[in-house]
Amino acid sequence: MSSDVCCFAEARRVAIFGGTHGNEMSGIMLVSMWTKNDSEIRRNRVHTKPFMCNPRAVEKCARYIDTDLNRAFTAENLSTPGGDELPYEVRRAKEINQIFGPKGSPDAYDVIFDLHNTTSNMGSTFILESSTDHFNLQMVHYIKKSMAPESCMVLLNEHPQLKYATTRSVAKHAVGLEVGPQPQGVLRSNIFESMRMIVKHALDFIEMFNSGVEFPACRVEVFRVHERVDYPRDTNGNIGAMVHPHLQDCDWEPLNPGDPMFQTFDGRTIVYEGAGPVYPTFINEAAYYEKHQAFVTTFRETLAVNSIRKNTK
Ligand SMILES: CC(=O)N[C@@H](CC(=O)O)C(=O)O
Ligand SMILES: [Zn+2]
Repeated sequence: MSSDVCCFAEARRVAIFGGTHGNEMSGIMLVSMWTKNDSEIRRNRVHTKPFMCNPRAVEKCARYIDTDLNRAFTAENLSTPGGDELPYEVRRAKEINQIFGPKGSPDAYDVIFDLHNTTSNMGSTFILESSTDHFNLQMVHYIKKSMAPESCMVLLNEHPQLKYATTRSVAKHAVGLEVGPQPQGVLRSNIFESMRMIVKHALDFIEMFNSGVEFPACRVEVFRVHERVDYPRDTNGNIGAMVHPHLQDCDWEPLNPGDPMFQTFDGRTIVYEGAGPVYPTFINEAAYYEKHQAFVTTFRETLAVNSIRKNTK
């Protein structure tokens, strides 16, 4: 029985990032729209800045120019002096860290929402990087309640090897928002509107928090990143099978030992051989072929979330 109350400073400085990947169109359109007219994202007690993270990749409608921006925010990259000889995204990471960070410092932005699209059938998903950030977990709880009966999942990536240095990680509270399915370079109105509505609820939550509302303890269901599963490959690295039709589009549904996982080009089935059920997601994400990932497995768990309110002094 924990009745801890977590106190946080008001979240005054909030950024909405789009175009971290230049071919994920919903966030790109929302950010360019809100840059021209911010009436929809304005709140009395929050200063919200829309920002296009990788404008050169957006122009080319490519994920990135030289290297994946959403892997570039390592301590090493952010501290190297270097200039023009660096990959474009490393230079851009340093700029973004100057504007919205520095990462890990008191000067960093309070909250960054980073808007992504996936080709997988994940629906609307928050990607969180910490199970102890009670501010983020309360925000997610509020948004899930506000959206019901529509659902929104939470992917928790705290995995020591599978965690990566994201653009949003410069903020005190990093929030990834992944909405799919949407092909790369394509806008789908339903996906665009889901993303837009989630951002609206998120800003409403921050406004309420800043105005002094206390949010009581609650529980949030999350899916914790467990393992990356690659496609079967030959010695040249070419894939030897496709995601099996029984697994395709079944993000968040249990995958049990013995269940079909891949289908070879000559029609053989490759089954899952893990020890027990897992929940796969990011199934057949286009951007992950190069990362050698057909899907990621997760375990479902429920987190106890402390009540939160703002610091009174
Ligand atoms: C499809 C895609 O780009 N997904 C994001 C997930 C995230 O933002 O953590 C990425 O791999 O960077
Ligand atoms: Zn992305």
